[in-house]
Amino acid sequence: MRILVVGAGAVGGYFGAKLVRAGRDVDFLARPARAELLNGHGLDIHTLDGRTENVPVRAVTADRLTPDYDLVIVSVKSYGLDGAVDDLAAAVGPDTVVLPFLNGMRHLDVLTGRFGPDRVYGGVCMVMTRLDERGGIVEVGRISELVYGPLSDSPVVGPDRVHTALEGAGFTARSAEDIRQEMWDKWIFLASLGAVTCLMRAPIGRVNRAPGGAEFSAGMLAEAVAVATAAGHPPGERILEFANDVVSDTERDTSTSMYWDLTHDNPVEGDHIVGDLVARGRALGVPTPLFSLAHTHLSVYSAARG
Ligand SMILES: NC(=O)C1=CN([C@@H]2O[C@H](COP(=O)(O)OP(=O)(O)OC[C@H]3O[C@@H](n4cnc5c(N)ncnc54)[C@H](OP(=O)(O)O)[C@@H]3O)[C@@H](O)[C@H]2O)C=CC1
Ligand SMILES: CC(C)(CO)C(=O)C(=O)O
Repeated sequence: MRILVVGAGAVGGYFGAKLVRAGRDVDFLARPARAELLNGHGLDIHTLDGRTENVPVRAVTADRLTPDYDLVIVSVKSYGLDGAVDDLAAAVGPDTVVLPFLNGMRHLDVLTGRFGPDRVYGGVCMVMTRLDERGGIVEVGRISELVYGPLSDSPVVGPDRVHTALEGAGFTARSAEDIRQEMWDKWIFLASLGAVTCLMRAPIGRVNRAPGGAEFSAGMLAEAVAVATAAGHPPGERILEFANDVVSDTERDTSTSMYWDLTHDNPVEGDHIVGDLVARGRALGVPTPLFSLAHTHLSVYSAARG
């Protein structure tokens, strides 16, 4: 199976490098500066236990793409999605599966609108990685899991083939029965954790130790659960328990990639991860005052960056 990874950043670089090391046939779609670095130097992966692994990789630019990839993994930030979709379109043939691992949900509409529902899978990515200033990937947490599944009943390629392409590559790879539900499940905890930590500019433990912090975090999660439930995707008990544990934690310095970006003066995915939840809540008649506040905060930050 020929695999194209679109976006050799913290997520795409990390999982793409693992696939390369497992002997899969992988190209990375990169913009010219990144492509030059990747082809010349490879990808440096700095592991949690302090090792650096250099993985030789093959990068291509958009003008070199041909429509003969079996699987296109999309791992750009939401604000880069439209440009990435235009760039990757030349790689998509009649039997190509497009599999995104962005947080949130709205990117599914963009991708199915462009490539059709039978070609697009849904995906959930659980990992904690960051891009460093030299383009290396830094692992900052132990989890590494990809979950995926078709969005339509008649996908151009069945889930078994996609699973074969991704399994056994040094991370947990799981084919989901109902990928939309799994995406919502991740979204509610990720959006809550992201909104709380970004609004308070502190990791979750510090927020929850402050007066009123735990009530604030619980209120945020309750809003996300209410929107998911009204949208027809109520979280199951196991997910609720997990989300509660993460969002009510008082000990750990847990945060999200969006908090990392906010505190490192990078662009943030405020509209995609937080604003979209507010918009869906509004459309469904579910009030989300805490999420609205977080969205306004992220929007002010984004406007100030220009
Ligand atoms: N990091 C994490 O721990 C996690 C992130 N996520 C989600 O995964 C998604 C990706 O995040 P992350 O990997 O952190 O983001 P990064 O910013 O680290 O990586 C995105 C990469 O996409 C590249 N890119 C953007 N546009 C294009 C294009 N048109 N063609 C080729 N490459 C392009 C950028 O390259 P360039 O250098 O050219 O800008 C960059 O290398 C987000 O939705 C995020 O929320 C989910 C779970 C965990
Ligand atoms: C919460 C986490 C780390 C889970 O993968 C995540 O998705 C993010 O930080 O963006």
